[in-house]
Amino acid sequence: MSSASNLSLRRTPSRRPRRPPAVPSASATPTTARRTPRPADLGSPRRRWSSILKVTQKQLILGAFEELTPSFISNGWPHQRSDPAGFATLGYWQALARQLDAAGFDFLFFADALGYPMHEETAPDGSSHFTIPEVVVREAVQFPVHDPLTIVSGLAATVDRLGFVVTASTTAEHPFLLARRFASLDHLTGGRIGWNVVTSDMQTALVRLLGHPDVTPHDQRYARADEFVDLTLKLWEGGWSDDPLVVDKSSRVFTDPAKVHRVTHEGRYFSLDGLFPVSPSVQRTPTLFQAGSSPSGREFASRIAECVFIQERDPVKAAATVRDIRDRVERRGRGRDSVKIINSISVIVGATDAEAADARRALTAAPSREAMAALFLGWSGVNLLGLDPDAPVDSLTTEVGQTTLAMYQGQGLTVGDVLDALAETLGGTKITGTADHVAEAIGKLAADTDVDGFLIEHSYGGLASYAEFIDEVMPRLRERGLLPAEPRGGSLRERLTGSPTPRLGPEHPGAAFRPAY
Ligand SMILES: Cc1cc2nc3c(=O)[nH]c(=O)nc-3n(C[C@H](O)[C@H](O)[C@H](O)COP(=O)(O)O)c2cc1C
Repeated sequence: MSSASNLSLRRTPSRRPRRPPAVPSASATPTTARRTPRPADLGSPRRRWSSILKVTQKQLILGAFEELTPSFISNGWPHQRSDPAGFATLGYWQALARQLDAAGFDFLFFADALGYPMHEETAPDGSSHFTIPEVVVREAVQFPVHDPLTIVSGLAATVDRLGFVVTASTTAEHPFLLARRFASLDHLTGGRIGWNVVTSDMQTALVRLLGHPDVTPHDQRYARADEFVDLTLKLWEGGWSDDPLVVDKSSRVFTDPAKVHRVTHEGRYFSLDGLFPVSPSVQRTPTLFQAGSSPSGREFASRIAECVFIQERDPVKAAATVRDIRDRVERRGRGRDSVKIINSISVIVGATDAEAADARRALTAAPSREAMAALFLGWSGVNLLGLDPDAPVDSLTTEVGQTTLAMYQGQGLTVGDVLDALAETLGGTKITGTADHVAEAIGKLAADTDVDGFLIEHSYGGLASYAEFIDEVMPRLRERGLLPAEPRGGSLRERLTGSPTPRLGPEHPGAAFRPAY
């Protein structure tokens, strides 16, 4: 690694990971990943029992799963309680951020769709072309959808604890530009930003919108993702030494040139040669999330992810996925539990189980069959409406979202069966019932699957859709020791991974790119 003063080439990354000095965290709230019970907690027998549990079981990570679109996952905006109007306004998201922050959520996650569902149609003359199903525009199937990164600093200014995780695609973006934006946001959020690394669904639209010659094959997208993330890590971790800013007016030295290092990269997909222009931020590398559970996706995650999102509605399959990801992480020489796995769940709470079941039925009835088919098309690349309803789903393959398709395979289902079930099944585990039932089910799911936390899926949308979970379920989770008594603070990395500093741990491949001096 060379400094900006001589700009000579850096040949090999340093293999000497160094522990960085602790950087003051953005929030005044100390990290409370594992709290010791206070004497005042040990009052009633119920309290005492939950205090004992606190010591022995995981305290769950909690995120909210949203997108800058009127309706998402459930396509439930026609639901009578939904509030889809505010999605384009800063005020709506600020109110949601305040609600989640006060409730003790760890982060607000914004998914992103760069494209939209498209399918191939054959014209009478035999030629084929790609079409956007009209229902996508008419019924708001992740359309309109706005850029999530634009909103983060506006939210960070509203709440000083909540973290923000944003999806960005390694298939569509460029590493240098992405690294610059996330590093800038790490500054503006005081170390509360995370990047959900995806290779993206909706691949056909990406081709149309970005001028790619063709859909990049699935596994090649992950090869590009590997190189993409390595290059961003070089920039974040290797671009600057610690304490580079001098800011001395009398000597006119703002930055010590010896502490800014030229980064070079010559790879299969990207080349780069120059300085990284963003000064070191609290975390440097944003907390790295990954989503996409195909075999290549898991292999990719095992190398670079600190947190992994899964979306599995069957607890047995979820447990197998978690085990498999941890096995892969261990084979990489990383701690088996060092990667935090977060499952996506859809929660409906009612005063009685029957009331909750009615609410679930209303949510399932909200979208049209056509809209759900379009949502599935976007996520998986498979146009179910264009197939024989009696065709077996097991015979289908896709170059787009393999995880979504695989959720319906191996069960002897036909295309028609899947279409009938989409509104009820698309997304993660469904939990429906009274607050007691939901809290118990969440605890059992965590124990049975060994996940580290949950993403609460967007349901019908609007602030009211989180109210029962926050008011009724979260206190019960706290009583059971499943949530910390006080919300976690500190940088996003410290609070989610238990890291002693906001910086990447020495066992992460990114640490190898740090300057040797
Ligand atoms: C919780 C969760 C969130 C996701 N968010 C996004 C997203 O915002 N944008 C996107 O294109 N794909 C998203 N995905 C989908 C995967 O990243 C997608 O399946 C992947 O890009 C294709 O890889 P796969 O074949 O390994 O599944 C998400 C998946 C999960 C489980």
